[in-house]
Amino acid sequence: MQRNHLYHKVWVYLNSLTSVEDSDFTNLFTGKKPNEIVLRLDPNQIIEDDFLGAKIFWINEDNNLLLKIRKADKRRVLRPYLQHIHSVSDDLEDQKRDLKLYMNVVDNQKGRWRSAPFTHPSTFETIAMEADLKNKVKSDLESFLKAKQYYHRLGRVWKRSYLLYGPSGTGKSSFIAALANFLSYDVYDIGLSKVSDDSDLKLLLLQSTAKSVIVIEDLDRYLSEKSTASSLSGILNFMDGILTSSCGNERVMVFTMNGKDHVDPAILRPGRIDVHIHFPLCDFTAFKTLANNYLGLKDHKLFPQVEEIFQNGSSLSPAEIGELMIANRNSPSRALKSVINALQSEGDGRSSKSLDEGGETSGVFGKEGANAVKEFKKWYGLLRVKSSRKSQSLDLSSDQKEGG
Ligand SMILES: Nc1ncnc2c1ncn2[C@@H]1O[C@H](COP(=O)(O)OP(=O)(O)OP(=O)(O)O)[C@@H](O)[C@H]1O
Ligand SMILES: [Mg+2]
Repeated sequence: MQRNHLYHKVWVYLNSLTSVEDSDFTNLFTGKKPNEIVLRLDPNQIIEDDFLGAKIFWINEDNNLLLKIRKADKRRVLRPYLQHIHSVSDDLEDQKRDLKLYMNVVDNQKGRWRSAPFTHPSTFETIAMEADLKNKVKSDLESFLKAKQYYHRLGRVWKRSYLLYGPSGTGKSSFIAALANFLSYDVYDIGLSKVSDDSDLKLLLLQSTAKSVIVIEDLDRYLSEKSTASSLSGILNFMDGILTSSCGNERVMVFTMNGKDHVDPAILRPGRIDVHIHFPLCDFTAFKTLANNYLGLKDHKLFPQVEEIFQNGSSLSPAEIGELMIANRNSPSRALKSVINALQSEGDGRSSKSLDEGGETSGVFGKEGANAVKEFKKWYGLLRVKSSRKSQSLDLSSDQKEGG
């Protein structure tokens, strides 16, 4: 009287095969996602599959699934084939499940985390980001997902960590949501102010599940505060993930900062942070993505004018430009004019590009323009600029060499 789990897995697996579409007849259903239509195996449909060079047939006889393999192949492929179905259907189920957003709470009667459904609509398509960089990020994530065996052999914790840095409103948080949606991972958002001490931080990691994105926002701000509950070494241990009980647990860690120049280099050491991604203020390319997303505009007669203004530097974030577009969404021309006005008035005296005091650190500020200059001046008096050691980790920011 029990449900046959293998049957369910085979069913999920078969319905995912492209050969389902080869049937002359099929059943169509709406899926869970909006506008999703799914094909379902038709009764008496024969499905062909290929595995390790063997031809395999499945016949759906009134919902009994009949498997046919040639005798000569059976010994060799049957077990690995079933194993293959097992893991493919597990992956498919993972992708389907509803994502959750976890936040840590002070009251820890029922564990350290509280969850809510994670429904943030952000995707890599909606993020305004240089196309090349976006593709690099995607393929980096894909290769991470495939690297399970590799990490196992090395005895390393299977994780990948990203540092997102850039001024406010440049899409860092939206990027995290896009990342989670891309991977179909849950999000654990760690509020460091609610962490009582280093061991509490360990506990948070232990109580998180695999296939999750673990997020610490504004790490630089937190580290610069003197009176904080968790120490630098606590955070470093956390980043290394040495406490994850099982190495098979894939995790992605994301840290955000406004700027990384005043952060202890130990934090940024390769292996702790694998990928650095710079989020610049809005440029013309990002503007076009936003115009397309928010206003449905692929082109407009005012675009050349906007482009020209951007060439003189911009000091508006994508968030600020996005807001102007949303406010004027009923009239694209008005929206563009308000963007032009804002860029022109913000540009006055703010787009200073020279930054002599910056020395070796100035490269980072190149594109960030005035905000960053302000930011830099704020910090300059307070902190000694540490000589930034050459970082060997992957730096995906496209503009490291500019500026100065
Ligand atoms: N690069 C971008 N592409 C698309 N939308 C963006 C981008 N940057 C900002 N936005 C829009 O602006 C809003 C604010 O962005 P977001 O919260 O991601 O910025 P942030 O970098 O996390 O800022 P903060 O440092 O203040 O937390 C979002 O609603 C998002 O839609
Ligand atoms: Mg944010």
